[in-house]
Amino acid sequence: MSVPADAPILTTKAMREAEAACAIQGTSLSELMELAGAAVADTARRMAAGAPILILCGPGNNGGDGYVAARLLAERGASVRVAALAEPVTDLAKAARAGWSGPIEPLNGRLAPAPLIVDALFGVGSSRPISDELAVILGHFDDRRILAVDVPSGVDSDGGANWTPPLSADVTLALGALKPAHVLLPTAPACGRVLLAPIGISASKAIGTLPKPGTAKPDATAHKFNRGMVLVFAGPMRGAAALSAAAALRAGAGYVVLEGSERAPFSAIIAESDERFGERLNDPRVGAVVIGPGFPAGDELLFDVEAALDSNKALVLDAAAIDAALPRLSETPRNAILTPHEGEFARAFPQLYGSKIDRAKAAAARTQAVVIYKGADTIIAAPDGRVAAAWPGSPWLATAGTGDVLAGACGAMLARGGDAFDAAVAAVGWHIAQAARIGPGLVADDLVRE
Ligand SMILES: NC(=O)C1=CN([C@@H]2O[C@H](COP(=O)(O)OP(=O)(O)OC[C@H]3O[C@@H](n4cnc5c(N)ncnc54)[C@H](OP(=O)(O)O)[C@@H]3O)[C@@H](O)[C@H]2O)[C@H](O)CC1
Ligand SMILES: [K+]
Repeated sequence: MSVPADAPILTTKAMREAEAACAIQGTSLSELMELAGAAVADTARRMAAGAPILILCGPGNNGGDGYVAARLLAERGASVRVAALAEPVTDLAKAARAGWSGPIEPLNGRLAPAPLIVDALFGVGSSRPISDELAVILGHFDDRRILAVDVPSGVDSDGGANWTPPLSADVTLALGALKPAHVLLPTAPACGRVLLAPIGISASKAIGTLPKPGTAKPDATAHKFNRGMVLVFAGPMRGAAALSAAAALRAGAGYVVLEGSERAPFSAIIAESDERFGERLNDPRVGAVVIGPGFPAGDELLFDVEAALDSNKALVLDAAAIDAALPRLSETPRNAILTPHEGEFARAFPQLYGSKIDRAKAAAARTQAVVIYKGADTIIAAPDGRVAAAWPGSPWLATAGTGDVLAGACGAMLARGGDAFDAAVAAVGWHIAQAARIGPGLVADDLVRE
């Protein structure tokens, strides 16, 4: 499973607007369909490697892309058959259907499969889950190689409804832009390897996939304080904050202080057990404060979160610190990153609806902070509407302590100065890259060890 890096993600509404803008600029919808069909044909040819191809066409424009691809494949001498669920209903699909001169088989339980199945039944126009009857028919093909056109049929491309598609794709060819369903659970795994066919659509990258993680080398004039000083505040569970502190150092902070703990995980980290938190918050060199890891909810946490908020430092708020800060967060815009996992998010933002992207955006707007809504399909959202989707993260990160590591990495990226969204994106990218490097058997400590 993979998605292209730094690729735009558009909802159905945004996609329709981008298509309309294309038309105004002189590219007609039928030209777009021709480009889409050509991209499908190219990908199918590569996947089939000479073996026969069966294209399943639906009644809308997704089916239209299928008919165009069939025509182009036949013109290039490929062995291709077409089966249709219903007659085309759009003008574009009717025209594409008319361009296919071969036979059209009915899509029923007697349809013979082929080594490669192209799923062009429904795209962004899916309006309901696939019927049980059609799901049974499609189930006969699930041992074949599957190429899904735009999205696997039967997903809600905006990612709001949890419909599961009957056919999981090996490859999904996203047309014009990726869609939320490609990067959100439960549908993302069914998309397999997602490829993007730009087809000349100019798509905004306000919502996009993670960029390739860079190796930001310190510049030649770097010294430990201008690389970023991070203050990690340790609660009663010292191990969690120790992981955050170690991660901050590994992720590139120049100087890390672990406050409220007697033992530092590395000798390079200053551990101060004598409750100098208030004093440290006044240190102008501190670029970011991490609070929450290893801290159960309670008066002590509330007191420390208040002090951190009063300091106006850039903040990383994790776990119970999110709830503690919530009432004051939107008061003054600040550089802050919140790192809730599913349960913490639901507790902090119970009244939000829509896809995970919609909910993360709404939480960021409400708190005026960057929200890293963690999970296998992590979403990073900024108050100004920017969103980065981190699918596929690493399954090895689903283990205790990795959230503490991420909070520390956020601290390191934030302490350098600059934009909290960019810092959060860099931290999530770093976290996933570390996990990929380690792989099987990962424990959180490995992420901060060499
Ligand atoms: N992105 C682009 O620039 C381009 C995209 N193209 C392709 O067009 C599709 C979107 O096409 P659209 O016609 O809007 O919709 P679909 O083809 O996805 O599906 C709509 C029809 O399917 C019926 N439908 C929907 N869900 C079901 C279902 N579960 N069971 C049965 N039938 C279903 C729907 O019927 P309604 O009753 O809901 O009206 C419609 O008949 C996009 O994904 C791209 O593949 C073009 O190539 C142009 C460029
Ligand atoms: K499809």
